[in-house]
Amino acid sequence: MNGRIMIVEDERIVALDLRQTLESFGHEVVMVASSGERAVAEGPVLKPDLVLMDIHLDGPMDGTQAASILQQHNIPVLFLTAFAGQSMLDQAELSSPYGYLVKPVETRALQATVRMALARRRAEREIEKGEERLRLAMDVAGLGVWEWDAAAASFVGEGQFESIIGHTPTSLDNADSGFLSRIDPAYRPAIADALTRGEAVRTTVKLQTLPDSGRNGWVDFHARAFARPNGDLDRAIGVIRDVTAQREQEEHLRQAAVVFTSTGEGMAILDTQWRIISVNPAFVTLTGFGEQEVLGRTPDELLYARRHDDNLIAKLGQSGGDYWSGEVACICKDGSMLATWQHLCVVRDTQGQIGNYVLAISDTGALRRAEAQINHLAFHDTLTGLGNRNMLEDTIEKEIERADQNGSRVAVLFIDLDGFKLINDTMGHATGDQLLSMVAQRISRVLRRTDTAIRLGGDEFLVVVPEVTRFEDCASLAEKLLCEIRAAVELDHERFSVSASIGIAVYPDNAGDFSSLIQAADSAMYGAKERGRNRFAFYSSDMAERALERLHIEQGLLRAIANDQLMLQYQPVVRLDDGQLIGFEALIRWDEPTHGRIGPDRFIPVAEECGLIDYIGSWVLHTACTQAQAWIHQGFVDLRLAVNVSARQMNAGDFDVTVSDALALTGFPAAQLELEITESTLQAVDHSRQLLGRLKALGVRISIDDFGTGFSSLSRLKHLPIDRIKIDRSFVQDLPGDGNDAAITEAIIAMAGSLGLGLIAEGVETPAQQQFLLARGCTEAQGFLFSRPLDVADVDALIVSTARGRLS
Ligand SMILES: Nc1nc2c(ncn2[C@@H]2O[C@@H]3COP(=O)(O)O[C@H]4[C@@H](O)[C@H](n5cnc6c(=O)[nH]c(N)nc65)O[C@@H]4COP(=O)(O)O[C@H]3[C@H]2O)c(=O)[nH]1
Repeated sequence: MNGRIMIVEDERIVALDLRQTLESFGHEVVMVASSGERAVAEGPVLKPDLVLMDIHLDGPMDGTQAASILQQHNIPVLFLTAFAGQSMLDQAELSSPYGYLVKPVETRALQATVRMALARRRAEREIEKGEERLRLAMDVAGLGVWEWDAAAASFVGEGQFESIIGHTPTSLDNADSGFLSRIDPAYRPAIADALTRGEAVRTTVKLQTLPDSGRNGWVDFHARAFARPNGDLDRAIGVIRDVTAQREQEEHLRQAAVVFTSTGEGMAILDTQWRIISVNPAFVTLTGFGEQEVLGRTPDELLYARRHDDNLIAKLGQSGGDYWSGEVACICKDGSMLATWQHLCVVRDTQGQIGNYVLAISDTGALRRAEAQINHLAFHDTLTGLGNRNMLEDTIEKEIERADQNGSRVAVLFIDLDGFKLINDTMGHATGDQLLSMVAQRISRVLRRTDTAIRLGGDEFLVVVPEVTRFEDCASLAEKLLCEIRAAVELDHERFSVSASIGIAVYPDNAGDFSSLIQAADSAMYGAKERGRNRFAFYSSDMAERALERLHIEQGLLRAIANDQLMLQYQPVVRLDDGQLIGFEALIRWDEPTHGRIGPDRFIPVAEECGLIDYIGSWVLHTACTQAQAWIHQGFVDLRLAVNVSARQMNAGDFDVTVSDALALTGFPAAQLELEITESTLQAVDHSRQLLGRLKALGVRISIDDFGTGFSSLSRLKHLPIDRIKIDRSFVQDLPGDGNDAAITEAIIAMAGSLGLGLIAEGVETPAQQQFLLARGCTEAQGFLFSRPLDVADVDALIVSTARGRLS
């Protein structure tokens, strides 16, 4: 076989001769180079099959050096030399030459040697090509090949080995740089055992995470170890392939499979013809269809109410994409309806062709029910189940609209329970709630289907009555409601009777819109309360005026405080038998610049409602104590001072602190201060017993004002630290003529005696009243008979003139 040959020879004659000889053998001489430098420059470009290289060349690079470089390019070299010593031979050997010819070369020897060299070159080429094929195949397959030579203690990794493992190990073992150390410890023993036994290993292993790069992953691991005859390990060889991506995909598939089987959402996988090819257990549970019953059928045939717009294909088509979701009513196997939310999506293959459809169905029945419940809660009162404020507005707006259209009327009945707070405070909130529920039931019992009952909050209820034609109908409904509510009820083993006050307002007669209609009914309800409770009242314009007046008073009170318009009068308290002055009751007044003097009955309830009473109450205490202390200094040493206290003041929590501050700041003796607390206050204040205890601890006295008008039980009074009771003016005023009042007054006096309480009568206007009380054992009184409430200057004069003498 002929070859392409390069000649490297610095003697031109020899080079020419060689060329001619080689060409005569049919070889192609691709180049004649006269120096080593030229040879190494052109050799890699021309890629000759063989280089005939003279060892002794002109120039810095001799033939052995040039041969070493050419060898790195896989270009075989045949040395030609006239003479070479041992050291030159040693040097020449390093470049693994194909042969060595001594000049002058004999033609036949040259031909034979060149032929042999070319044959060897061809054989080597085949091997190189094979190796390259293998390398390419390994690259394509992502394989890494490794070999451990035990005798040479060398580890070789080829192909993708290093990129898979991250480095090339120096040994096979578990040592830090050993190959097995890169494998997760859980997998190592099995591999080591199999290799030791000489068995083939075919497994997938997890790699250890590399600390510096964080690289880990999974590899297919195929290997086998070979032993020497004496049983020692000779070498091990193996192949690895990175399967991390497949492994992760498998992991995802496994997870997806778990989701598919365990999710509460029903799922069906459909083929391109929309036929079901697989369903999950939730699908079976939700629809009642078994898997075998549904396979091969379409969801449209099975599940839907066969309405055109339930058709899945149509829905997906309308979505204009690969995804649709929406609400669909399904029919289960047993014929029951199932409210569902469905997701339908297209699964495409890598070419973008539709492979499957996935249909996911979730039961929205619970959601629907929750939604209905939320709606119910939004429009209903949770305690009573009646409508709430939202429903009120909604209903009235609708009814007003209807009334406008057909010229009818809408009535609103505003119901407020009388004395509910008292029951709530004394019996506890749970009992109060029970009472409210019961009242709600009773209200509902009386109403027509078209009426609406609302609880506004607290003890306030409202009834909306549409299509009212006669006012009398509203009156009789109110009467029925009053009667129904008033019926005795047993709660916590006690019988109660709670009355109500009802205000009635009518659209469009009394108001032109929703809020003024409610306001009008509210004012009417106040009117009913003012007239003595347990009754109803129609709205009238003077009620609105009174409501307006309340508002004016509230605003005016703020000014009164700022401009010092509040002042105190003092009504003398006397001994009944001889008219001896004992002390005074402080009574507040408001000197309003334009309307004149305003009495406490008009503004104290407003001050209580709007919270100003706390400020006003403590102002009264300070002012009265300061004034009374001045009278003590004037000589009225044992004067008694009575100050009124309202329920709200006592509810503030730190009322005893307010009192002790007033005493400390004014120096007024605690034992001479008497706090007048009304009977109903005592019952409305949650912690009255503890508070009274703390007040008593300060040394002050407590008297019960308006006694006989409230609901006090004697046993309760007995356990409270009370010093005195005050017979209410309403019992005194008709004495001695009214037998009833006389009996009550006698009973109160007897009771005070038996409980060891002090006693005082108020509102004594006539000597007959004085005599009656005196005869029954009441020793103290106040009233116009002795003196009206006086200004400070008048009291000053009185103290001087009477020198603590008689007033009557
Ligand atoms: N017809 C008649 N009336 C008599 C007679 N003697 C006294 N009065 C009036 O009866 C009321 C007695 O006070 P009250 O029962 O504590 O009733 C008081 C008290 O509950 C409350 N009040 C007065 N001052 C204060 C105060 O500083 N704080 C608080 N919280 N309430 C006060 O206002 C209520 C009304 O006070 P006033 O209008 O001053 O009315 C006073 C007094 O002027 C009489 O012989 N005949």
